[in-house]
Amino acid sequence: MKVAERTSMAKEFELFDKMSAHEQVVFCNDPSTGLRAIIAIHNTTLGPALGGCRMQPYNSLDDALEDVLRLSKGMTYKCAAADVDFGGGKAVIIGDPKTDKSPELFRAFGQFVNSLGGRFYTGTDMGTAMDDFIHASKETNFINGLPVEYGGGGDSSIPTAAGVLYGIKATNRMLFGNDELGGHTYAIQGLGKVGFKVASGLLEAGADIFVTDIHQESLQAIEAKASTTAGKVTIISKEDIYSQAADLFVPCAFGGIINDNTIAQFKVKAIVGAANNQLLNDTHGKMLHEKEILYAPDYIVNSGGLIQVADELYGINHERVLAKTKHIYDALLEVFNEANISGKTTEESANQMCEKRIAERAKRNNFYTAPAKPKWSIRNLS
Ligand SMILES: NC(=O)C1=CN([C@@H]2O[C@H](COP(=O)(O)OP(=O)(O)OC[C@H]3O[C@@H](n4cnc5c(N)ncnc54)[C@H](O)[C@@H]3O)[C@@H](O)[C@H]2O)C=CC1
Ligand SMILES: O=C(O)CCC(=O)C(=O)O
Repeated sequence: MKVAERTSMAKEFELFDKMSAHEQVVFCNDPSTGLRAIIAIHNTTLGPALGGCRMQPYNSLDDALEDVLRLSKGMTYKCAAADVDFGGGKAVIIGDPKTDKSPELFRAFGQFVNSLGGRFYTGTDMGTAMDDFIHASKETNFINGLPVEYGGGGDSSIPTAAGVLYGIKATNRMLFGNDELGGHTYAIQGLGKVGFKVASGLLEAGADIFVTDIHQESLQAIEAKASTTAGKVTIISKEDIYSQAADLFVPCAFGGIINDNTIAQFKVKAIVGAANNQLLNDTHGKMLHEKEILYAPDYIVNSGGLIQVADELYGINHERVLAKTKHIYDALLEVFNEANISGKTTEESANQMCEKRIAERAKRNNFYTAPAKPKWSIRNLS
């Protein structure tokens, strides 16, 4: 009997079963700074793993591990969908971003990233900011999403929001036969770095939006923005956003928001948003399909940020980033059409497209050539 078969029967080894789809999971512990982090590398067939680092006061190690495993797997699919030569990875730091950050903690994190020797590149995500990674970048070159003055591409939420708006256009084409953003209604959850920019874009196009956020200042800011546009904004409580009658639900806060409870409440025709891992699990994709709610797979819609941070490693070019981000529109229409023809859910169709791309690329890795530099020199390989 093989080791994997023998140990998978024993409860003591169930941690390995949880991580069995992943190439490598690194637990980072630095008592001097209080750093407790997990780095997960899901798959490097397409290239070195790439994915942001989240900081959150997780309730348990299990919660943190589950989050980083799910998020890093999502990055493998996101990289394949965006056709960038990187694999899937992600990191989580266990801690409260308001009280537990320090320059030394991020330096310690940078040392762990460095120890992976280029198998993993990282930068900002929920709970972390570009400034945190300036500290990390003193210990490692494998950091992306740095401010422009530090040689980075700057705020990646700008292309992410642009990509979400392209995703909304593609969805409107499927629903209404045109790409117009205005003239429709949207229920938007979360007005953070991405959500605020998406909401502003919709207001500028003259749309009618319903918004919720737990921060009063963000709500005031979007009302001020609306007063300068042809659009209209209505504030909704965080509980009522799911049952708000609108054409589209636009989740831009956190994952797992498509679940048994919310599906029973939705009155929208489609869901298109920035949040990672929106479906709590695969059955929720099927439930949306049965309810005839069109779901735009999150990792296609929100890939604008990835496109920018990946591009940054070749020497940032914002025009190229925008051109690649526009492809989100075509990629989504391709997935919607494929799902229509095959009868699969949109998530299944998107996953299949990505898995095919990864399998095809794996064949290229079997073709031996002498080591060569990539066409564009990756910063820390030069
Ligand atoms: N920033 C980026 O470029 C990318 C972000 N994403 C995902 O998009 C989502 C949003 O990202 P960011 O805007 O960067 O994060 P953020 O932290 O700036 O914004 C999140 C917003 O959600 C609000 N929020 C939290 N709980 C809420 C609740 N219960 N009800 C309503 N609002 C609530 C927060 O107050 C905040 O304004 C996250 O899931 C992130 O993983 C995905 C790809 C790239
Ligand atoms: O957006 C980024 O900064 C990195 C990419 C990423 O982690 C993501 O798309 O979730």
